Amino acid sequence: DTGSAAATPIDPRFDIAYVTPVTIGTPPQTLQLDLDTGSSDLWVFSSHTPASQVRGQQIYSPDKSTTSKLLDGHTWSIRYGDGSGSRGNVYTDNFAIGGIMVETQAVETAEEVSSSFTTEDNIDGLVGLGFSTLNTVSPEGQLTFFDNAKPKLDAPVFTADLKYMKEGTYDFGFIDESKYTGEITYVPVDTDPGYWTFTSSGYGVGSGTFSSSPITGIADTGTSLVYLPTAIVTAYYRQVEGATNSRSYGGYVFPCNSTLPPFVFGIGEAKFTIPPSYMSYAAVTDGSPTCFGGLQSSSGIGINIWGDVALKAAFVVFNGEEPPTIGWANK
Ligand SMILES: O=C(NNC1=NCCC1)c1ccc(Br)cc1
Repeated sequence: DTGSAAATPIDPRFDIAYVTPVTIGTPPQTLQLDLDTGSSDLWVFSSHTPASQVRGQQIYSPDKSTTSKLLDGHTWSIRYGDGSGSRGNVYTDNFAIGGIMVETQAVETAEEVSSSFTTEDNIDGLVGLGFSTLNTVSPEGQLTFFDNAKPKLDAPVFTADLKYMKEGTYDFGFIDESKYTGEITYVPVDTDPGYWTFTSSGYGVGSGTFSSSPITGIADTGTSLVYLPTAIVTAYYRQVEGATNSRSYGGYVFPCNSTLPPFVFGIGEAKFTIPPSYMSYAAVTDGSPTCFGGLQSSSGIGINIWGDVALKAAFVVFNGEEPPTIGWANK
């Protein structure tokens, strides 16, 4: 099998996250989910989610599906890197993305979601595409959609073609050569503890010299920004007039009319350029002259994160062969 599905930015003003239509159950219930390579739980707003915590999201009702089965005695609870979280119980049901159907996918129904999920009314849940070792279901961990679908796929891969303020695509089971230019550069992945962890070969700011130094981090479609070591981040914002690391805004901000340099990162011998437009992420509040940077420091996280701001500058192959690798191509 092969399949494709849209990755649509949830906000027309800035790419805070991307959602993809999925179908669950019989008859099919369609929800818009955030495909997240930085986690490995598939959870949805559901008929079990308190009405006070649901604000316009589509919900999955297992009782309305003739193919749903309660996974008796199983629960889940997850906390994301941005402090958001959710918890609940577990069903298995038919689940499809882009025509790729998995008959007994573990679908985690939310009994509680944190406030940031309630307020994000365009996200009906998440599809974890990290490694199944990260799955939080207890007492038996469950497999991700990708692990369940892999044996059916023509090739054990999925690709991300995320775009700046535009609809992109996730493809499953094949590599669409029309989506990239030049060659795909593959690098090793460390699957411990369960993220798509790889090592970039270095960075450059604007037209400045390229610094060849290993930067190990995770490819995370569920995180909006890029989080790198402080030394790299200060080198970047030194080139931005009026930039400052704001305690009140929680990161580097600058005047929205500042001229930003591009940010270059290396994958093996290949170079990828994040254009200035991606590096100016958003006004700190609607209409403010102060903008929040797409590149922030990872010093508070303990791991570097190549989030959407970097991923949308490339065509990325998540290769699930043994051993897994990750491929990057320009587009
Ligand atoms: O939570 C993480 N990625 N996904 C999502 N963020 C927000 C909702 C979904 C995440 C994963 C690893 C590290 Br290190 C930091 C953050």
